[in-house]
Amino acid sequence: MTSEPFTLRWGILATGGIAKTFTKDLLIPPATRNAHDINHKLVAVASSNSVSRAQAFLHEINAPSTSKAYGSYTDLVSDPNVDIIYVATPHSHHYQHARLCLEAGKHVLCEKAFTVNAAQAQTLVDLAKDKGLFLMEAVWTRYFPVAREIRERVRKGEVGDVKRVWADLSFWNDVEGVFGGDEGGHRMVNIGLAGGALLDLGIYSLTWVFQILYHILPESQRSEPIVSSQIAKYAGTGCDEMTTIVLHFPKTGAHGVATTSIRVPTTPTPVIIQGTLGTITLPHPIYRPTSYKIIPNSSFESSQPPNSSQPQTSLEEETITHGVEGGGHGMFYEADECARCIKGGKLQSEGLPWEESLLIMKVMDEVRRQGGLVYPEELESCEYPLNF
Ligand SMILES: NC(=O)C1=CN([C@@H]2O[C@H](COP(=O)(O)OP(=O)(O)OC[C@H]3O[C@@H](n4cnc5c(N)ncnc54)[C@H](OP(=O)(O)O)[C@@H]3O)[C@@H](O)[C@H]2O)C=CC1
Ligand SMILES: O=C1OC[C@@H](O)[C@H](O)[C@H]1O
Repeated sequence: MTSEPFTLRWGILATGGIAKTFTKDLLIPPATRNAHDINHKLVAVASSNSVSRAQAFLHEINAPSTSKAYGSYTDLVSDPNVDIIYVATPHSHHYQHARLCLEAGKHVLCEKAFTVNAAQAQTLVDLAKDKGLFLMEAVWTRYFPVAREIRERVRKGEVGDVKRVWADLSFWNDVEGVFGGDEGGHRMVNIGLAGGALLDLGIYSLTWVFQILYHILPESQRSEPIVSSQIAKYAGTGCDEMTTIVLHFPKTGAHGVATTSIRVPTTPTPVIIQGTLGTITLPHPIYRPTSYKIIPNSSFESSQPPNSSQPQTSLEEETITHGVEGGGHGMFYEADECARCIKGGKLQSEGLPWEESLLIMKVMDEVRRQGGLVYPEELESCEYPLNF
């Protein structure tokens, strides 16, 4: 006997670029990606101050006629037909907006970076726990079939012990032209919106390092990394335009190198996972992974003399591709995860547990401390509510 799929009823908080991409994906029937246990319903979208912007949003994505448009976030969180809210405002506002939703008794999927700092993230987690609500940082990358498969293969030891992970996400931009120059209008370099490469892009580099050097390890092997980092600031606004982080994981001795920039392009091989038996590489874009390559280490030059003994492996070089199913962007994978967790009564996702989001936020706090990057006081505050 097959049971009816569980339907999760969504509210969308914000009408910007990623809100549109995510909501379009939400409207793609889950069966097109072979998901038959869950369904998504778009109940409503809210703009912060303009009902017509919310209406235009619904029109543009061809939403069902039953979807409502609200001209305030407070109206959205008061809708009794909404189960979960996707928070898609700039980083600066995640804490205030996610908290608004949790206080109103809604489950939350909150865009990355989770919050501006770890203290804010901890406050949200404590609140979700107290209220018995689901809360997840929307690091969609982790829910792609390619990411799941790499984690599984590394966990099984196919590439041996992983000693080092390199990960880069950068964009080559005419920063002044694209992002608004000294005025720093675009959220990417706007200090008032907690802009900068680290929170926007570096989170993905850290995601790859953490998935492999932390997430998949048994708990006894996991350790908080020691952080060494450098930040180069964008002269126009003081946000970071390039950040380089070296992480040392004391229990395993493994190293992660996470880099990000908005001045130079992503490195040609942006993720390299180096095990004692094999190497895994991913192409750009690492936030939306659809293929990877696995290479036995015997393919690389060794410093050992010929005929000396090398670790034995049956690995063969292969390139694996898992395109995004159903014609979407791939944001539906994280939405499906939310539905499955809520259906199963879970408050957090195993793909990105609270504890790991908090640790990554803590690492980013330390990187900002080392580089002297401080956001305006109201953005760093845990006070609620604050209007800015
Ligand atoms: N997962 C991914 O691939 C991506 C994730 N992101 C993340 O999503 C978030 C939003 O990014 P993106 O959609 O590109 O940003 P946009 O600037 O396109 O949209 C942000 C939206 O937030 C709302 N908003 C509320 N308060 C403010 C404010 N004070 N200033 C500006 N906007 C405000 C606005 O909608 P309104 O007021 O109408 O509600 C606005 O349209 C960021 O945290 C970013 O890191 C971004 C791109 C890709
Ligand atoms: O999350 C993101 O991923 C894709 C990038 O283009 C975008 O700037 C960033 O916010």
